[in-house]
Amino acid sequence: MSAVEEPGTGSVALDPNVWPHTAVLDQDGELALAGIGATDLAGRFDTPAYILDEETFHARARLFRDAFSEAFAAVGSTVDVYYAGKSFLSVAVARWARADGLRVDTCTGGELAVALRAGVPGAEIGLHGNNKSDSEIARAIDARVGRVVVDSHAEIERIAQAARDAGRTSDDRVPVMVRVTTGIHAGGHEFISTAHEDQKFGISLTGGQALDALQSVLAHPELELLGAHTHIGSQIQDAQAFEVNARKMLGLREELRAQTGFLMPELDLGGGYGIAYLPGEVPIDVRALATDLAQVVASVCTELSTTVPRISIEPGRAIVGSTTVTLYTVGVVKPVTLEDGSVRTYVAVDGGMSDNIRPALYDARYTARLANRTGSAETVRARVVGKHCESGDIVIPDLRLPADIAPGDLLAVPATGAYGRSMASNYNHVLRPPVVVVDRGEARVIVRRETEDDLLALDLG
Ligand SMILES: Cc1ncc(COP(=O)(O)O)c(C=O)c1O
Ligand SMILES: N[C@@H](CCCC[NH3+])C(=O)O
Repeated sequence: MSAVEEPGTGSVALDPNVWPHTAVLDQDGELALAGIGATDLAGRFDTPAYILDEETFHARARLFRDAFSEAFAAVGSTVDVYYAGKSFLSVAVARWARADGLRVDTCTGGELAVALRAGVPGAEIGLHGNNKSDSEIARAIDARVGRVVVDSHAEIERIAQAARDAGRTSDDRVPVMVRVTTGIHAGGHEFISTAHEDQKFGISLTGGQALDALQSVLAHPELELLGAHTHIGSQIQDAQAFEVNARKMLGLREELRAQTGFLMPELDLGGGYGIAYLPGEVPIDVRALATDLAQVVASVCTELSTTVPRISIEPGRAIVGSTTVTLYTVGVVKPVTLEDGSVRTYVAVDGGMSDNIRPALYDARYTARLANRTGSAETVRARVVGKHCESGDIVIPDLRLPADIAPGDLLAVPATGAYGRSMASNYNHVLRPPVVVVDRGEARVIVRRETEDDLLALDLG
């Protein structure tokens, strides 16, 4: 793991691609985040806990805002960055996103409720969903969200009907976008690729289906067509996939113009920007990506003799992923002799697949380090496992840990900010961990730990 000595402090900074920006190891090898030691955090908030570094969140959010705004300003356009709430949403985080100049992308009534509770104006919220309920559509219209993203042909009439039911007319239209699948297959895992043909999201470019949907929206007087939306997948490291996708979307925009005379003012190019999970991995370069994408969009528009559209993007993971470290306490440490005679040390922590389902679901890989002290120089081949009644409950299948790791030690797993708490479950009636924000020496809980009373409150006997 790359680490850099901080001049004059005796502490060592950890790889900022993987760890929060404020993460350091002090002289005793203890991990500190925003100036607060791991032992202190565990003592005050118990474990497991998601420790979220606020400074890193703001830095990442502003990086997207600035990089994309500057790159597209240079080609005469503007960009709205929607923070993808599915990656992790709470009232505090929605407020930060807004304070950083971002809007909020939601994909269920629940996410919409959190954004609204945070005071995000409806106009700054988008609603997605491949199977929106009538009440989700009605609520979004009632909240006057800035866009409802149509995901299927059938939905167009449903949204139009809901608009009419809400008294919306051609003078007061409901803004919509149409989600298009461009056939591009990208992403860190099959389950998180979203724009190839054989999956559930969006309306295909092939056979003119997307074009039909756009025309159908135009034919509904109570709907305002803002533009087309596309999201090709998640944890994408290949910047070119975004460029190929943008070309296809610009082609669609031109086709619609040629057929109807309507030039879509906006294209939403989605999220999916990859991050680093392991030491040595390099996240997608946001500034380079934005600049290259803006150049591609501008040059295609020149080829087509058309104006550059307004752009929106929806990053989630790339903003919140590296903000958070999951802090666990080590319980059972069990050396197991394998068939070939070698030994693997199973290190069980007090959480597992209920707080991080990604290893089990996507084979996602994480790193970890001892967080309360310097371990022995000698290391062992280890596997970090959880406490669930499931042998696939593995946090990290294979890593080296200090040979003297012992019950009571703290283990820190970085880059758990995206799709960690947001995909957490109560499997085995385990209580979902809190989200503790650290910032300039202060710590506060923004999502509290679940209690047994919370669990039992749902159980009506
Ligand atoms: C429509 C849409 N937008 C944005 C995102 C956010 O993706 P990511 O967290 O990879 O940036 C997703 C999830 O993949 C999505 O489905
Ligand atoms: N939940 C996925 C990514 C999001 C997919 C959303 N379309 C992950 O943990 O990587």
